[in-house]
Amino acid sequence: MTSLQESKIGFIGGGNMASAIIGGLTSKGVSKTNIIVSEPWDVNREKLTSTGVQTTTSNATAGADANIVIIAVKPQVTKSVCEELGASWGGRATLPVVVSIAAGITLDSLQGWTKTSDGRTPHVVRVMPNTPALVGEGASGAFAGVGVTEQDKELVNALLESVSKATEWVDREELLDVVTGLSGSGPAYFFAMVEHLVASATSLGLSKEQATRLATQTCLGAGKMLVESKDEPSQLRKNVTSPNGTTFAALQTFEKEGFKEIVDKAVTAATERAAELGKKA
Ligand SMILES: NC(=O)C1=CN([C@@H]2O[C@H](COP(=O)(O)OP(=O)(O)OC[C@H]3O[C@@H](n4cnc5c(N)ncnc54)[C@H](OP(=O)(O)O)[C@@H]3O)[C@@H](O)[C@H]2O)C=CC1
Ligand SMILES: O=C(O)[C@@H]1CCC=N1
Repeated sequence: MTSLQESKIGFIGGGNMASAIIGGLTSKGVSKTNIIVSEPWDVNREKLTSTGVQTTTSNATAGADANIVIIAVKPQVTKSVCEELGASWGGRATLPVVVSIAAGITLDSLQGWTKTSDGRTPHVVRVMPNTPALVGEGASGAFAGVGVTEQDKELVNALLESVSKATEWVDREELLDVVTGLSGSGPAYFFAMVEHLVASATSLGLSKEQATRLATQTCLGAGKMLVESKDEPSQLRKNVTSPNGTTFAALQTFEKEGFKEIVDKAVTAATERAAELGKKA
């Protein structure tokens, strides 16, 4: 079996998420010469070229010799790039493992679109990563399609483990939409929270710079405690909450204003949107 270090990795689309994964992979020692990215937009392509990976405007070229091909374009563009790749793989002896990170796009669609001109279907894995992959702190969900072997899964696991601290394989495809609503979109929820915290503290008199340093470190510190502590999040919350103290005042306000319901509605909206993107493609 080809190991991750020996693999040629082709990225189709070199935007935010591809750049985050590439940054994570190269910082873990994956050779830049083994990574090729196809990206039509000059600005993104030149940014990637300057990091030392190979770039091209041709999806067929990025997918030609790769053992792993990562589809990292918008859901709406996925069909056309998959069909282009499938057509280019007719006659290729061994097909690559295809990893799609496109939100919502189903395995059924991906397998149909990547069918080669000589009637073969590559092994396809759906993955939902997140942008903290860039700093080696990603969280990813994965679901394997028909025919995916243990060796394919090992290769995908090695890829994900080089950029993710949590990799969760789900046993029903629709659960990937929930993963999307939780950890795929999740970094943005925490960024929004920090934006709001900074705005509040600034309006109460702190400078924006001080508020930003305090809020971001609080986010990191709480995250580290969540990962490292044996306690449940609810216990960690209770440890901060002195009886009738300041935290209690804040949490009571959250509760009164429907914080739990807002979070539930937001995660449900993201999950439903993921499913909708799959149906529209
Ligand atoms: N951003 C995130 O946090 C996450 C995103 N995802 C998924 O990753 C995928 C990419 O998202 P994201 O990186 O945010 O999006 P971006 O728009 O940043 O990246 C997509 C890139 O693909 C390029 N592209 C467009 N058409 C083609 C084509 N025909 N062939 C090759 N490349 C093309 C785009 O170029 P141009 O700009 O010129 O159109 C763009 O640079 C999506 O499917 C999304 O659902 C999954 C998890 C998290
Ligand atoms: O917003 C989106 O649709 C993508 C999928 C998960 C994160 N970003």
